[in-house]
Amino acid sequence: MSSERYHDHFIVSWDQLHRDVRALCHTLIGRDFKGIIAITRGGLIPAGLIARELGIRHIDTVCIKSYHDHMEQGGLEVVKGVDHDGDGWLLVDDLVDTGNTARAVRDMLPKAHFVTVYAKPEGRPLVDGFITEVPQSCWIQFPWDMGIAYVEPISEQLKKQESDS
Ligand SMILES: O=P(O)(O)OC[C@H]1O[C@H](OP(=O)(O)OP(=O)(O)O)[C@H](O)[C@@H]1O
Ligand code: HPA
Ligand SMILES: [Mg+2]
Repeated sequence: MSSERYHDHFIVSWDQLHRDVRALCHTLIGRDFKGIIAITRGGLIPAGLIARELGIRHIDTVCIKSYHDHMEQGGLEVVKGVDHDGDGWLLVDDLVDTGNTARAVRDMLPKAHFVTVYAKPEGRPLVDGFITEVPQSCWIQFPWDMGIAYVEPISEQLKKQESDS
């Protein structure tokens, strides 16, 4: 892990993500949203799944970039905004961590209902809803950033360790 802030990984599989998004949708059902605004890029995946569950066809984006080098956050760069205050809209991101992204987007869309799938303690007060809280010291590893890889049997790993020492 490259950043000092993160000491552990919180691994999220596609199945787990799908279950968590569906659980989030249960908290949103019955509300009448004009549409969804996904915060790119991480918000696009939950936004698509939420749109399917809630029967929403209108999806817009706020395009923003903050983590320039994997776990290192740089200055926020808004690539595309929207021309309203978010009233009646559902704003979606994959997670809130330090809350820097959420603060910037909340300033742009103060009236939107803002949800994330995962929330860390520092960012949690900035969202109206989320499903799973993750410790601040954990880096959430999303399925789109991972691949399936071969893992050697433990006995073989031990043999290699013994021959190296
Ligand atoms: O609460 P914060 O500390 O601001 O971090 C949360 C934001 O960081 C990630 O986005 P990132 O800027 O890495 O871009 P991406 O969505 O394109 O991966 C994540 O998708 C959130 O939008
Ligand atoms: O824990 C995280 N995982 C993935 N992307 C992120 N962007 C900010 N924090 C995280
Ligand atoms: Mg993002």
